[in-house]
Amino acid sequence: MPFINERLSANQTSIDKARYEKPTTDNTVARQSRFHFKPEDVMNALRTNIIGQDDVLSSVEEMLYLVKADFGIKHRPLAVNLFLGPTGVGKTETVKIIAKSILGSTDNFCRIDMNTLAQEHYAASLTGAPPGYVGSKEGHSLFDSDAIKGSFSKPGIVLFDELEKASTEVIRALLNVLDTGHLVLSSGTHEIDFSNCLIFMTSNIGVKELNAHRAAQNKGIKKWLGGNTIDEKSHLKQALQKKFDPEFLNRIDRILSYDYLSDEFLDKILDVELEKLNLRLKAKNATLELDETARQQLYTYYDEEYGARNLAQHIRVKLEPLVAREILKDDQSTQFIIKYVDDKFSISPDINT
Ligand SMILES: Nc1ncnc2c1ncn2[C@@H]1O[C@H](COP(=O)(O)OP(=O)(O)OP(=O)(O)O)[C@@H](O)[C@H]1O
Repeated sequence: MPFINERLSANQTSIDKARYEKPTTDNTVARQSRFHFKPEDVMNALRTNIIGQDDVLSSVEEMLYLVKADFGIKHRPLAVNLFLGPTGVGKTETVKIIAKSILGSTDNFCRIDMNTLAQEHYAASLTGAPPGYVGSKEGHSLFDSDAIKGSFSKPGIVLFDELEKASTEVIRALLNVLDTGHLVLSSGTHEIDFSNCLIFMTSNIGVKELNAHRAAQNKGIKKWLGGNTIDEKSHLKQALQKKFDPEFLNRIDRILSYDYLSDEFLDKILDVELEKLNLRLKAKNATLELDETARQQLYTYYDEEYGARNLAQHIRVKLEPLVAREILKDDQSTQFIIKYVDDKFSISPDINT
């Protein structure tokens, strides 16, 4: 059917047209979404892999349904989200899982590190180096316009990391993106379209003070921020309001605070990490289990200040080398178990399976 084909191969202009074409009285047609992803599937993947962040995930779910329904304001990005909170609690992982569920790969999005963008020559490309001057073209290498633009049936995804590191000029340029859905690089020759894009931003703003507060609490020091308790989420929002103008913050649809991952979630997080490793081992026809001694030992490495990241790192550094040696041995074992005995991890074929 030429009509459908035309639409599928459409560029941004026709994306706009399709979003705002003449109303039809046929509800089945009018309410059919151009987006192919299913919010339920994305949420399944998120709820399986992101542990201990239920409130955040509920807001992400609302966003996904809104985007799927596709009646947003023309020329604005499809959604603008800011994720706040400590390191290693799932902010970036959430974006990766959304990218995997909607676009097929955890890498299918444009990631911009605000720290890098703060370097003068990159910032210049955004904020005003005149054409021909050093810096006027650098931004091209940072922005992946195809990943940002998406396609007729799939949104683009962009992640601005470490928002607090962005300069005032970069924030001004970003504000314009949130308003108009477009970014014209200062070379004047290159325009990036964000109007079909899910924008995510992350920030650790205010977290340093929270960590200090928690450390003080653990040591029984009660004099911090005037008392023993602190509403962590309000503290993060206050830190954000101190740093950024309301003009910028008011253009963000959702500001979501991630919680510290407390001990109660360790078991589930370990299962998620093990599942990821087993998925990679599948290609080698091998599976791995941990017995209770190994699990308990891994928990001792956990430090709330660094979130789940150090658990994942210990698996990589301490357990994966053991598995590597086993699968390189010339034997036919496919199932392995790791234990922690006499102050060290050891691996053996799992004879119980
Ligand atoms: N809530 C969680 N549930 C399950 N795994 C998690 C969770 N949070 C983090 N992880 C694990 O820790 C790793 C690091 O997390 P992530 O990259 O999301 O950190 P982050 O919150 O973005 O931190 P930063 O602010 O330092 O960028 C993830 O790849 C994942 O393996």
